[in-house]
Amino acid sequence: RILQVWGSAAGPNCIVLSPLTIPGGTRQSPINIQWRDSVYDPFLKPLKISYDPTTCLHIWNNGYSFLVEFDDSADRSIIVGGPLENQYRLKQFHFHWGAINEWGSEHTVDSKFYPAELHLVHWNAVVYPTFEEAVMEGNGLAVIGVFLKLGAHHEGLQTLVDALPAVKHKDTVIEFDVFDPSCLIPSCPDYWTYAGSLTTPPLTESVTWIIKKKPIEVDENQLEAFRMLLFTSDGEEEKRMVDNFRPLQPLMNRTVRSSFQ
Ligand SMILES: NS(=O)(=O)c1ccc(NC(=O)CN2C(=O)C=CC2=O)cc1
Ligand SMILES: [Zn+2]
Repeated sequence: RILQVWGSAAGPNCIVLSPLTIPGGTRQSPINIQWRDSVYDPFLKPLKISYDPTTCLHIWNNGYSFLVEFDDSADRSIIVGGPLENQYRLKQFHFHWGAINEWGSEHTVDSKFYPAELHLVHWNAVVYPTFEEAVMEGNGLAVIGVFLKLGAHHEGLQTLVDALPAVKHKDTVIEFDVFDPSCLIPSCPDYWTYAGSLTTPPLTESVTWIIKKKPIEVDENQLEAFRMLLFTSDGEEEKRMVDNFRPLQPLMNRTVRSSFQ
């Protein structure tokens, strides 16, 4: 519901300083990435991604988005390098999208929205004992953001799309036991990175964002499949799950670094 308010408030032409920015927040997400203001950092390493597809557990409609959750009880699906000082474990991935193709992403590039955005959520299990503790710490989380643009059919995404009707309603879950999310990440190594926050409650300022420069292409039917999900539980008046993105937040005293010139 909260996200619906955000989403409806955050039309394409209005930057809403959401009252839901945590008071005193200095590193809130999402933000607009102004390409020409980003600073090339030659010391940024390539991001190393190694996921074990058998760590995939299930797909869950949590009433905000649909999440694909992973077994993070060991270092089997991890990322390391890039701007990160430790390796981080994959916990879940999810998406944000619009009611129409004109908007839907959380981050924008030069004020351009994409129709959807993928977030792969990782936590610093080297330093923190649990995900819940990492969520509260400045270097606790690392989220890879990948933009989705309208284009060719995405084979890898389709296996996920085929399972969505089974999680149409809030609080429904379906077993999903083999999936390699690296098929959703562009091979181009270029990314932007900045210090930010979760974009849904608890909005904690614990995320190192790694936003891939290149989008992946998905087709109209695949975006429409996202839009047939519901915010509402079975038996409630149906509310389509669309516009589940947070309004842009002020950059404040932050620099966005790029891994490319
Ligand atoms: N949109 S985002 O910034 O990537 C964003 C990322 C993550 C969360 N929250 C969580 O992961 C909460 N959570 C737990 O604590 C355990 C499973 C789970 O989903 C909220 C927002
Ligand atoms: Zn997200």
